[in-house]
This record gives sequence, structure tokens and C-alpha cells, in this order.
Amino acid sequence: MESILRLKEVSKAYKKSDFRLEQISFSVPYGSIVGFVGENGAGKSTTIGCVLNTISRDSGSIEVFGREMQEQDVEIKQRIGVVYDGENFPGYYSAGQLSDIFRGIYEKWDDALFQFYLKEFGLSKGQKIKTYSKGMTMKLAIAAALSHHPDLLILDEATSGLDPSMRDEMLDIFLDFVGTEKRSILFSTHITSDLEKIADYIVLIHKGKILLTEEKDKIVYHYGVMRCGKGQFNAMEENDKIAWRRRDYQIDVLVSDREKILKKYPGTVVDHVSIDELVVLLTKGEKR
Ligand SMILES: Nc1ncnc2c1ncn2[C@@H]1O[C@H](COP(=O)(O)OP(=O)(O)OP(=O)(O)O)[C@@H](O)[C@H]1O
Repeated sequence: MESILRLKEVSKAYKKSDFRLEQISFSVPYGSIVGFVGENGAGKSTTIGCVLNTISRDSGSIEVFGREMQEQDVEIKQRIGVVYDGENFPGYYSAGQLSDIFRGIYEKWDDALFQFYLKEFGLSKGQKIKTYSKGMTMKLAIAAALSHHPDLLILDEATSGLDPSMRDEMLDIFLDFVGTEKRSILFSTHITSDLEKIADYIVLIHKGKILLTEEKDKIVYHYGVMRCGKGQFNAMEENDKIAWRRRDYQIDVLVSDREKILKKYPGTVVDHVSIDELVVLLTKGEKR
């Protein structure tokens, strides 16, 4: 399948900490939303920094729109929209002033679309950004990122400051965005319920390594968690256990094919797994 973004064996070590990204490989196919998950400090922002060339990688390759991004690749950067958690713009500007600046930077800057989003998100054009609430600055950053018609949208915790109804509205906007099959989103977030709603793939990073790349529907519909006692756990074939956590009275075992496990071990309880529980089992659990 063709990809809008492809990372191959990307590694990065920081001089001032022990953290290292180790051989990160994953792809973002055209027309898809890829959820990028992992605990605090797992390496999500570092990976995104490598993609955007704000952090220099030590080795590996990154292809965007089918070609390797160079350091000052203006053409590729025109086609990427980025939203960070936190300060995206200097606070002394107003949304109206931002629009004047972006008109000069982005070839495809769309004033009408930007005005539309400002209205839609209830943002005033003249108010200084530093007087916005956190949610308002995030909405503004998303509006600005969408208004230069990017083909790839990179969201680094971009929705964490939004209330549930606003997040829901944003998810619809993101789904519309990828609807044409020509655009994609790399969506890093801790709010995995949002990914359950809109992601096509989940990429899990842990301590700088990719632990899982999987279709979201497979996780939601096929994976499961078997709740078993010691006897049931010991009777299970090793190959059926992906990861497990021992609790006081039961052991939770992550399995990749819920239906198969239910048939193979009759009378057992195998729940559907949420992305949150999957992440916990894979990052904190024991493995074969
Ligand atoms: N400039 C830097 N120098 C040294 N270490 C750094 C630097 N930037 C980040 N790190 C370290 O790299 C690790 C990964 O950080 P990163 O921000 O990529 O994680 P993350 O998955 O985005 O976390 P979070 O979910 O908390 O945002 C952390 O241990 C962090 O301390």
C-alpha cells in the first residue's frame, strides 16, 4: 500500500539523556489516520521531531510524499500541517494578524477557510492569543494548520485541551480531512478513546521502540483479554498468550483472536480490549 509518510529504521540518541529512539519503522498510508500512542517519555514527540526535521536523526530514512525530506525542504513543509500541545504561536498576535503572516508564508493559504473555522470554533479575530484559554489556542492552531490545505496533518497531543463536545467536532473534521484518500493524519494522543472512534491504525511506541503496529479494527474486534484463574492460565498454550498481568484474584491475558480463544477454551471469559488496556498489557505486562 502506498504511504504518505514512511519511517525506516530511524534512530536517535540525545547527548543529554539516556533516551534513544531505536530503529523506528512505520508507515502512514494515504487516506488513513494513524494513532501514535505510548506512555509519557516513550518517544512520540522525538519521532515527530525527526519527521519534521526539527530534531536531527542519527540514522534511518524518512520519506514524505514519496521522497526523502531534506533539511530546508520548503515544498514538503508547505504540504504538512502541524499542531503541538502548547504554544504554537507568539501570544502578542491576534488571529487576524496570524492570517496576514500565513498568507505570505503558505502558497495555498485560504483566508476564507480560516475565517470559517474561526467562526465555527467561536474564536475572535481581534483578540490577542495570549488572552485565549488553552482550548482556544488549540482550536486556533488546528484552524491554522487546516487553512493552508496540507496533505499530511501531524497532531502532537493537539486535542488534549479540548472539552468532549469540541473534541467530537474535531474528530469529524479530521475524518472529513482524510475522506478524499489523498490526505492522512499522524495523531499522537493519550486520549485513546478518540483513536477508537477515528483511527485506521495504531502504532505503539515504548522506551524508544515500536512494540505494535496494528489495524485499529483488529484490536477492537479481534483482540481480547482473557480473565483467567491460575489453572486456566497454566492450561493455556504459550503461543496463545501475547502478554499478561497478574492481579490479586485473576490473570489478564492479551490474546489476538478472541473468537478462536473462546472456542478453544470453552467456559472462559474473554472481553474486548480497549486501546488503553492493550497499551498497559503490552508495556507493563509479562511476555512469553
Ligand atoms: N533535547 C533533549 N535532550 C535530552 N533528552 C531529551 C530531549 N528531548 C526529549 N528528551 C527525552 O527523550 C525522551 C522522550 O521524550 P518525548 O518528548 O519524545 O516523549 P513523548 O512520548 O512525546 O512523551 P509525552 O507523552 O510525555 O509527551 C524523554 O525521556 C525526554 O526526557
